[in-house]
Amino acid sequence: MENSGASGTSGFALAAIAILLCIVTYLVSTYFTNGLNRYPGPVLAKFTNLWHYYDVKSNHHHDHLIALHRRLGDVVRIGPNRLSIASPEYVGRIYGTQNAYPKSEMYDSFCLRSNGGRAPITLSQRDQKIHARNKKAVAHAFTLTAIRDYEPYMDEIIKLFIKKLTEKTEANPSFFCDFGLWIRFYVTDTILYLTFGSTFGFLDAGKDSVEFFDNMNANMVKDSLYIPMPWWSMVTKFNPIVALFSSKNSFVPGWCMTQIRKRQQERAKLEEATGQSTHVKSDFLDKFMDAAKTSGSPGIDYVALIDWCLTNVQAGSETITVELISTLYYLLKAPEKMERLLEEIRSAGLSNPVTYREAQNLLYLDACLKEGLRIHPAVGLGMERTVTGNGLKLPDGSVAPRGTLVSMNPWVVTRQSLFGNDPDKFLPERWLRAKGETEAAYTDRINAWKRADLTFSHGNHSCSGKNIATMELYKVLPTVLLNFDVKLQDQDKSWNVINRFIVRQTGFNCVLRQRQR
Ligand code: HEM
Repeated sequence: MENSGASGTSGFALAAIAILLCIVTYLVSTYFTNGLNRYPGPVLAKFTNLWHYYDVKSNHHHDHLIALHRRLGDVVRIGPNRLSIASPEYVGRIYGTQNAYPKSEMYDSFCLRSNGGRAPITLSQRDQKIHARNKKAVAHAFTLTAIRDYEPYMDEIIKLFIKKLTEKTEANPSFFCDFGLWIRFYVTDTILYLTFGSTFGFLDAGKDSVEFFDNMNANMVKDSLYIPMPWWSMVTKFNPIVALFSSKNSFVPGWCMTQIRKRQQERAKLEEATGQSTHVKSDFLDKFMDAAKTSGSPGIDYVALIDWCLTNVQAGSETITVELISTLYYLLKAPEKMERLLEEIRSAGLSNPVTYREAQNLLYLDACLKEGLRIHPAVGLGMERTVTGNGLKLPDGSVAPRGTLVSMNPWVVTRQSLFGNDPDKFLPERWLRAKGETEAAYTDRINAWKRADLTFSHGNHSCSGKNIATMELYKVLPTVLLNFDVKLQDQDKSWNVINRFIVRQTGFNCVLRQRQR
């Protein structure tokens, strides 16, 4: 009996030692992954991706990363196999069009559920060839020429926005509201209208009766937590067993599919009546359908159509909202800059709504919007890529080997000294030609900033909607300011910021009064 007790105890001790050894071996090998132990970073991040996970969960990853880079330098280790890079000259090397690195698995959670597995969308497509093929097929829908087709649609929604706010200010001359929410209604109605020719009627109703935003935000909050540990999404989101018990895809993809089916029927009817394929509207959906039809590529099918439409909605709603709110917020916090902008707008003899052509001539507006985008980029997590080839030579001369995950965070890059003095301050003037600066020096400076700018990403995976977003911001901001005197409800209070991939703001409470024109 005694003997069996002793052997039981020693067996237990041996098992404990074996487990301990495994853990120590795992931690040591993790620490030395790809030789990244030479780079500084938070201690926990050297051993596990849990540091990244909890930092994303904190909602303020962008602030923490800016502070880490300022303390530790251009290269910071943020996970066992992850490096964050701050130097603007690396933008072209990591994201550029020539030999750019492929996307990492961090985007996997943005895939659609399909046949018990996952189907990548443009944003999450890691296969560079498929990505290039699908993006090229619809590139014509996003060109500067194409966006002219969308301006009349945009005007319709801007007019509705102004009409609804006018009604509110007529009922209550000092209309107090969560202006962020109204901006969200306006921007989302716009992108839905441009894409499908129909909306959820957020502006008309003055509320979100279909819980669209709750749905989008809940998904964003959930999906952002998969980013540090993408394998977890295979266990809990794309696992075929889990798929059996949860709805196929969330509400927004379902709505997109209904719109596509409706349009297919409308086009089929028209085709039958006229004997030729006819456009129903000049919106994105018609352009996307043409692309799917004429591409002649077997991979471009119904799933690609859903991808294009859905990406428009997901990538083109919260992003523009965030940038419009941030520019307005910073202007409201700096009354002398707002006054300078108002002066420019008042003296320009603008149409109502302001046309894109008119807006492009407003130099200070241009400077304010560029600064709004710089100081508060919509995307607040590092856009991760996998190093290929012979590795990536880093500023200190060392090489991050093939397989290392490298990322640059737009917030970190745009707060570098490259962007002039006081990069943390909202200074639209930095975008104007300085006193004594030659035209050539000014052009060089702005071109260097453009090369370093990651607000719309860079290279093969850069934002398809940049032209559309730019047109919308340049039109709507002066139109709102022409029609309303906007003030913060409390000049000394700050908004709340939540970074779950997109850096959203809440608590943008304002008082609106009609302007006499
Ligand atoms: C101010 C507004 C916007 C900002 C700041 C913005 C920013 C970005 C960024 C940073 C990316 C790259 C994300 C990543 O790789 O992690 C991206 C991708 C994308 N955006 Fe935008 N976006 C904006 C508006 C729009 C609009 C209005 C549309 C559509 C009409 C759009 C469509 C897309 C698409 C399709 C992609 C995927 C591109 C690819 O992977 O090849 N975006 N955007």
